[in-house]
Amino acid sequence: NAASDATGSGTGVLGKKLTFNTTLNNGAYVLVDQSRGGGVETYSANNGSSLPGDLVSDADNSFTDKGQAAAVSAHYNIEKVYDYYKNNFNRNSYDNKGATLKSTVHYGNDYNNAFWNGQQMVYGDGDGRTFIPLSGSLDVTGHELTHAVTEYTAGLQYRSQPGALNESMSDVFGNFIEGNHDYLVGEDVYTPNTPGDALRSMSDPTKYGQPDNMSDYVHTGQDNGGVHTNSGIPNKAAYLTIESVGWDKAQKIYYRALTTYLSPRSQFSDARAALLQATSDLYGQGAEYNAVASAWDQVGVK
Ligand SMILES: O=C(NO)[C@]12CC[C@H](CC1)C2
Ligand SMILES: [Ca+2]
Ligand SMILES: [Zn+2]
Repeated sequence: NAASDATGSGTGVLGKKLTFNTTLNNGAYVLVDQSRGGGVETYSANNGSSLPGDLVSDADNSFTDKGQAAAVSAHYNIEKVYDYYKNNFNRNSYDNKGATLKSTVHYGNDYNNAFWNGQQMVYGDGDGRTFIPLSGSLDVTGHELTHAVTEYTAGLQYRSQPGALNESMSDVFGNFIEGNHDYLVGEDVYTPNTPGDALRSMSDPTKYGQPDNMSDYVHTGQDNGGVHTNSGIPNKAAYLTIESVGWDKAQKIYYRALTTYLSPRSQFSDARAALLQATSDLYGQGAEYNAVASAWDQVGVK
């Protein structure tokens, strides 16, 4: 990887001063970090919807304009997400072959969402009430990039139980990447006028309207068969597992299950089996194994 020319700095969505790698290109500094895999590149759609839009640039490598904050956060956070997968699992980007990590911010108008479109990450600005610019959250950026990791590994289909597992894996790794053990999703960018709330809770999914037991699985045609609702069930199992076996072992168990045992049509019961197999591979069939079995028993999945 070519070393990036420069170290830029700027102000992120949450007002923090951040530093990150940039590249001097034709007399301006662009948000291109050439030091990580095939590069981290951050673009702006300028509130339109054509992708990827324009590389975000600055004349003096100091990205302090308000309009640059979403890009600063996306660039900085994706560097961290790249480092998480490389440092913990020696995974070189989502394809493990150094794919370039492209993000576009300022997508659409008042867009209260973010997504992986199969080629890149895309972040809305939010409407300022439900969300502020979504790239400001490390667990959200980790969530989005994990959709790409899942696509290149388990390939969990984005509907019904496989889709809820897909969503859960993104919440689980978003949580691991953020590392603050809050088990909350999106709290940093959700409802700026309501402190302490979140989009989802993994420790208590019911707090935000998700089921935490198979007995309450929601059968619906909405949202690809309720993938953002029924993810509460595997999320609760993950919370129970992490609390029992500890953060580090849980990360290894989840990564091995995602990349080795899960497949496109895996159901919740297959996820239980995959996690048990991964645990057995790594730690045998003792306390950790029993903890995983108990977690899935508690959410009603055999
Ligand atoms: O769950 C999600 N996508 O599948 C969300 C929705 C709002 C946050 C950004 C993207 C999480
Ligand atoms: Ca969080
Ligand atoms: Zn998602």
